[in-house]
Amino acid sequence: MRPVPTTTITPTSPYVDLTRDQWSALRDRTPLPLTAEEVERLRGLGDVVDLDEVVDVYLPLSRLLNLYVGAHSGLRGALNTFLGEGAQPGTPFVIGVAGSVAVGKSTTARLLQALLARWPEHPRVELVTTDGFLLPNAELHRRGLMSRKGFPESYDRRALTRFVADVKAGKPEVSAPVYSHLIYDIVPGERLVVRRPDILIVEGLNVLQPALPGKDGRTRIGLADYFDFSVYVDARTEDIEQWYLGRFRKLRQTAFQDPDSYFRRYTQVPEDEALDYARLMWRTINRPNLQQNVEPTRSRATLVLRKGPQHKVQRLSLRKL
Ligand SMILES: Nc1ncnc2c1ncn2[C@@H]1O[C@H](COP(=O)(O)OP(=O)(O)O)[C@@H](O)[C@H]1O
Ligand SMILES: CC(C)(COP(=O)(O)O)[C@@H](O)C(=O)NCCC(=O)O
Repeated sequence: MRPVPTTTITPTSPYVDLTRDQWSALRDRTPLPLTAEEVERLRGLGDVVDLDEVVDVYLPLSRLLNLYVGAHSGLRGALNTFLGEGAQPGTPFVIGVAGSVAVGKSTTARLLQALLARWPEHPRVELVTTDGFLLPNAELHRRGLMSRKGFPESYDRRALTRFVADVKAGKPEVSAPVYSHLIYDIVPGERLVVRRPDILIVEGLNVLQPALPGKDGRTRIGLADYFDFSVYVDARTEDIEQWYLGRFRKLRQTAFQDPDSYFRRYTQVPEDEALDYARLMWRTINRPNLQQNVEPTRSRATLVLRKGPQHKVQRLSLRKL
């Protein structure tokens, strides 16, 4: 086993800051290394993630989360003892994944889902994205919010919080609406059903937003109050813009070609023109949302993953308990 480089613990900071090398050295202490078969399965997820990145960053993270889930069941045992209730089933462990549009939240969440499900203590891992709780386009139009998609007010926040509260409370079956990037709208009648998972991952731009005060001015319980752990995926705004444009370029050659795609018209114009439109979307919707609403929630996360160019995680900040 390699010696683990010492971590930087600043007594006055609420975080332990680790460089990539310090973090990746922890992988040697991670049981359950990936088998060749599992590497193939991860590739099958369709995300083009460098294998070194999986092994160095996400595998140690799955171990850390496995330890937290174990500690969480221990706490549940303590509560049962206090209440004199005997053994009661635990409730799902809830993880929030936050960050800008195009920073790689979905990729991180899918990787975590696949890696966490390998642990025998918590094989059932469900993933829900908050886009299912966006108001349907017809309602966004009605409220004049069509160019505010992704801003906090474009969601049914009460339904989202209710959904996570119900899962956390251990309800046997809870369902969420489904959003389609193809039609750029909520799919009428479609629901995603969650049945008492061991772990629920909730991924979305605004998952760390504090709750709005109620009409009477009283503080409400917010989504993040149900999280047992949260990850904020962070990067330079200029890098994220490039990833947004890169994804748009790739989608223009693939998914946008579908006759049902909302963005099909951008396959009918020259690439430069299509990218001008993507740049406009970035500068008028996604960047202001990042700066005004998403980035200010970063310090609420348990773990901040800071990426450099090419999506390589370079630094990690882990909240001290
Ligand atoms: N770890 C990674 N390594 C390489 N490419 C990545 C990684 N994470 C995300 N990407 C790419 O960056 C773009 C945005 O990622 P995505 O997960 O769709 O972001 P988000 O869900 O935050 O909008 C996609 O083109 C995706 O393939
Ligand atoms: C659907 C999104 C709001 C992301 O939603 P999330 O799952 O993070 O709640 C975003 O991907 C989006 O479509 N934004 C609107 C501007 C754009 O099309 O880029």
